[in-house]
Amino acid sequence: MAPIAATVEGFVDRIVFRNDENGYTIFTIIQNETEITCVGYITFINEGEFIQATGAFTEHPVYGEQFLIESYEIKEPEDAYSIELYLGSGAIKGVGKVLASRIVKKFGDNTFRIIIEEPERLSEVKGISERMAIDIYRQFEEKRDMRDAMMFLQKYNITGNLAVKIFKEYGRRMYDIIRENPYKLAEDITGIGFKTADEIARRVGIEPNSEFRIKAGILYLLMQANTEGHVYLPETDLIARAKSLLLSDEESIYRQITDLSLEKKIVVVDGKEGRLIYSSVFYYMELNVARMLHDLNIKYDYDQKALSNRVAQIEEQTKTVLDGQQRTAVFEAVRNGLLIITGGPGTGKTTTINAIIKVFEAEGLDILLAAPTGRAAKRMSEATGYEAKTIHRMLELSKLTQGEGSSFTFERNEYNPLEADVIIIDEMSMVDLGLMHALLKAISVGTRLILVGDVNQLPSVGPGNVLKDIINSHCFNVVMLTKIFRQAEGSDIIVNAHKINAGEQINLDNKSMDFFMLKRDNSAVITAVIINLVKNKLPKYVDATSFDIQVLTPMKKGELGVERLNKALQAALNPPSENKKEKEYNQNIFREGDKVMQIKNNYQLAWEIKNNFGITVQIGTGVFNGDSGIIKEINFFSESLLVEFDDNRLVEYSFSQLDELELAYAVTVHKSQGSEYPAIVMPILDGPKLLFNRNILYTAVTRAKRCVVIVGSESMVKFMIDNKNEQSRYSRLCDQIRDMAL
Ligand SMILES: Nc1ncnc2c1ncn2[C@@H]1O[C@H](COP(=O)(O)OP(=O)(O)OP(=O)(O)O)[C@@H](O)[C@H]1O
Repeated sequence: MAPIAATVEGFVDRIVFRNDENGYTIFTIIQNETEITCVGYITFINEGEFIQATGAFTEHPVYGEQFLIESYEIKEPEDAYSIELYLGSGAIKGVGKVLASRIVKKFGDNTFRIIIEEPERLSEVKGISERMAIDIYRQFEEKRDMRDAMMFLQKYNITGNLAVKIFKEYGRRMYDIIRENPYKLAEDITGIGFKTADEIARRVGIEPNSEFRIKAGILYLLMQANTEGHVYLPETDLIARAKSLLLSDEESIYRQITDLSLEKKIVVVDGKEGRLIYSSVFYYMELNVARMLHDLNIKYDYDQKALSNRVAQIEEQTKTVLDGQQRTAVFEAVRNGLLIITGGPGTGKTTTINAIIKVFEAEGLDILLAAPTGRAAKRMSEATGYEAKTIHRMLELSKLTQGEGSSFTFERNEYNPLEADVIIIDEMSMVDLGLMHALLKAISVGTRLILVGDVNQLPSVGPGNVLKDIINSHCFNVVMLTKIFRQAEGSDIIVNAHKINAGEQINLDNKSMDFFMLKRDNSAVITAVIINLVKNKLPKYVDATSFDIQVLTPMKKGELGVERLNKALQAALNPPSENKKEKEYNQNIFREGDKVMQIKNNYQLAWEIKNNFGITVQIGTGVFNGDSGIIKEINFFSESLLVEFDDNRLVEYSFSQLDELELAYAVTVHKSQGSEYPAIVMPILDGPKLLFNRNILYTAVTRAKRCVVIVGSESMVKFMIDNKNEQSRYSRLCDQIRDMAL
């Protein structure tokens, strides 16, 4: 039977549950002395307030009868009883139940009028000082303002945390800002982008050709370019994008570019191929990275003989004789303030790092090791036997201050630099411009910095081409390790990786023990083969679970893109079951037991590690792009989903945060950077030529430790090896470094 529309009204007696992200609230009201449980999305509500709501009664299988709210109106409490309930609910800090009852006893039905009009009189109540009286008034006003703000913002479809953020940022100025220049929200508030602001502007009636709109659009496009990996945009490109986004004429766009540059929000520079436009932040980041790299690059005196002896001792100890290039790297590390070591898989980067650590350790120097991701840091720790942290953690990512959205700061910076003599960073290809800037700021001149990575891996997810640009500038010492040492008997992964990188074709005759090509020419068949490999064949072959085996694909869309493959693999590896709860979100199903991945850096997200008794033993914040885990539990009551990441870190996602998670049975090659898997399976059939290039294939193959299986077209694999076209990135770090050397 369909639920029947009804109306209820009464005082809010108890808030049972509230999700501040989206306003979803479960609470009880008292109507004619009966308790009614109400459920709905309410912008702002406190115990003691009076609500009138329309909706329908439904029967919840566990919680019984509930009133589902469709629309509502809240009134401030008016009579003495509800005022007391409200004041004593904890809504006003410092006022508990006892004090609330004393206040109401004294002022009765007039209580609210007194608080608003003569707050100093509150101090007539025992236990309330004048200061406290004013504080109560202030809190009371703030709550009222907040509610008005929430109601106002709801008209523009802005609710929950975002609305609170806006109110906290602007206070009562909010109304003017929204009416006059809602685009300011996109500048100041994380979580509001140009599109949302533009929609508000449309509703407020702001002209499509207004200067605010065009300026905001330009800044938005520059930010958008950053998310594509670019540090700046050529003016011609920016204008083309602006015309299509804003539907404005070229002249108006030019005018606003000039204006923005006068306001110092963007920087316009003359490049070889015309004018280049940066958002100011990125211009100075790039410039400062170049400057700081030069500053660090000082020379040190050293005793060649003593160092040779030391290296000989280390070789003796480790039973490894360094080859010429590795040896050079150790000597250069001692001689220079800045050194870059690059090489493909198995060329002895780790071996060299270990020797460098031993040399400096013998000198009694303090050494810090770090890598851009948790996984890479863990691997670095295991390979060196010394603690390696993520760069974020080494720089002491600090907690957010309230109201700053998802912005964050590092405790370690130019005012509080890292205390170390030597800092070694591994997996440098994954470090983007922003992180490099933060890192360099925290390193004082006199500390040696050693950057290690494989320059042929895909560039960082974030903007810039840092490692490649530094190397290409030819301004600093770079040691290239080219000799391959790890060439285990019968293993072709590393040999093939080097061949691919050099543009040489590889043997796909399946005589290998760990590199296979299964020729298929139809995407449905390829999908079926992949499922069979992941589910049945490979786990035994590489001694791992199906979940450890990673399907990598170049694309998100298409029949062999991440989205489709994930659905197929989910159905095969973690099918629906009565025992598994599932939650639909954006046309995807998240099911208990699913393999998932965090798809953006979230420095705020809290994690905890529990011991076997369920007691929390460690807590922290920060879950990063590319971290993958398993859904442990879905909880519909608290509207949340619990994911267990590597190292047993447990993270709770509210349903409204699910846009940060994706299924991860299959992931793009880009997202797999910095991770290693026992085996990878890669469909290669057809798709955008730009994505089928050497760099992608090389990165994919180097993710595998024990086995690579390619399923699809041999000619496409050949095409990839020949195709050197990469998606180019607009970055001028290389030029900036060179300019500074002049
Ligand atoms: N000079 C050397 N003599 C003998 N063996 C070496 C030498 N250098 C490295 N190796 C061996 O080669 C293998 C690969 O070395 P290492 O792990 O240092 O390379 P890597 O560049 O860090 O590799 P990857 O990037 O794949 O992790 C190791 O087994 C290591 O012991």
